Amino acid sequence: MEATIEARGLRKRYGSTTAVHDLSFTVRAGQVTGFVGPNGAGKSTTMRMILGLDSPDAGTALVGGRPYRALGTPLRQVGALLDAAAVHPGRRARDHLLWMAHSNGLPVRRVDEVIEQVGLGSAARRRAGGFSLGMRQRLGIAGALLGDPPILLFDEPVNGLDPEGIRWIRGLLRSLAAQGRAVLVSSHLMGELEGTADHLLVIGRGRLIADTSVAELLAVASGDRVALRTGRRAEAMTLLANAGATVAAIDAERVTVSGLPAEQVVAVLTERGVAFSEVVAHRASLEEAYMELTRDAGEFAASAGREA
Ligand SMILES: Nc1ncnc2c1ncn2[C@@H]1O[C@H](COP(=O)(O)OP(=O)(O)OP(=O)(O)O)[C@@H](O)[C@H]1O
Repeated sequence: MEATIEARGLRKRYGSTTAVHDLSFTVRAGQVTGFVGPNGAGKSTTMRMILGLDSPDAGTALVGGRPYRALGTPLRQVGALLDAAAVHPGRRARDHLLWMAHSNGLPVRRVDEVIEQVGLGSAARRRAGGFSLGMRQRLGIAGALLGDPPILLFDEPVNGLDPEGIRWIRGLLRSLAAQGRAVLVSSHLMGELEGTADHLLVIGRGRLIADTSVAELLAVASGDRVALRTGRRAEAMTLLANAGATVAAIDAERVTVSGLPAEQVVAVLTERGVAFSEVVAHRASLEEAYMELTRDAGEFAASAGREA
């Protein structure tokens, strides 16, 4: 089975609210794809439609080329963490996973393997009702991994977790993608996906705003901007402006240079013997890139403001 998720023209309305509007994208194998947008943007609705839990009003969602509901033993094909609180509080963690495994014809061995994988070994026989949020997330992830599926969906998996839990989930997502799986992970905070996502689907008010690789997005947002520190500021500014750069003084010693790569800034100054103590190429953070990306999307910005 090809490890992809494909959405084509997905649309969903709840009464007068359009939750998802004509959404098309492909989630590929071997990558972590971030699904980003403010609260209420339509991420969970989209994931529910992919998982056959909600029916689209129009369009199709395919996992491995087939609708979810057509999969015989879905846990072997698609694993998902949607709502970590969904486990019955009276059920013991291991029993919950045993029941899931049984319903999909999976061996008991897998239950013990995933319990160890998510670090719940010592809590396996405790009731889920007494679990912390982090433990419930781990239990939900154990369920997603149970069938060793090539396709995985995680809805806001780091929500409410402590730094150690966040680090663990990031490492897990990276390793699942490195094993060749297709991994779709949602977040309402772009920064949460820094260093984790390879590709981004940005959504606002149910519409797709961007479908881009993280590398491309960062390259565009970073631009040719260089921070320069020199004791001969005025001279440096004149030289760089003459070389075609746009220059702006920050203070007595610091200048921002745009439109000229760092190597050329260094070459121009060196050639004329102007000493400098610092030349740093600006690298945008994912959060900055996100702001830039959504600045022009008026509707998105309005939605982000309203929902924040
Ligand atoms: N079952 C439902 N009934 C009515 N409206 C719904 C339902 N589910 C979602 N909505 C609405 O659809 C829109 C999209 O919601 P959705 O939960 O998909 O967004 P989201 O991006 O996942 O947000 P969050 O980050 O808050 O989880 C919102 O306006 C929401 O209120």
